[in-house]
Amino acid sequence: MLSLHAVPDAFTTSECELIIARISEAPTDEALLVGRNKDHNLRKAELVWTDNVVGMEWVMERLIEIVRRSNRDRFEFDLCEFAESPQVAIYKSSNSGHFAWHSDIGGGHTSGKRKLTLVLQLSGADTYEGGNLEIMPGAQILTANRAQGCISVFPSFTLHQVTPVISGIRYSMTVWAHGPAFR
Ligand SMILES: O=C(O)CCC(=O)C(=O)O
Ligand SMILES: [Fe+2]
Repeated sequence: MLSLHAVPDAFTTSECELIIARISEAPTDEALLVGRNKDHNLRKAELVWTDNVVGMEWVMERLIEIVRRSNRDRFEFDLCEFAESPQVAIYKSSNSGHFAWHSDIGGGHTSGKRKLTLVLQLSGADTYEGGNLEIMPGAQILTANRAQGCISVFPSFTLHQVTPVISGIRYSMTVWAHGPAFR
């Protein structure tokens, strides 16, 4: 079934820690998030677009290879580009960081072409509580593997949410693969 594809150990724990360290030096963009989405009931997180962070090219190369393999083995979608920068989200327990149920396919020119969503768990599973990525491909809710370095891949139209972080901080990286409309 086309639902949730897991790629364990896509990145090593030290690679994840390196990415977190780099991202932590970059300015976050909560203001823009607020501008784009004023509804804090929907999402509360800080964002860093990795295209704005130097030394992230190797991360993108790895992600592209994982999308290619996941799509070949599991989805066989018609994909043609990565039209948006990967983004790192920082969900903090201090403000109940979360992202309510949503689909990633938006109304915009680019977000409307999202076909596959990849989420990389950057934080160690034991470093935060709550903050589960849940996916609802049908009547049942699946919880994504929390292991550090694990990637979850699912069709961008699938409903998913991140439950509130109740202790610690959760870092995740999201990237979308784009293509022509489903038909
Ligand atoms: O942080 C996550 O696990 C998911 C993020 C997400 O759903 C998104 O960026 O659209
Ligand atoms: Fe999403």
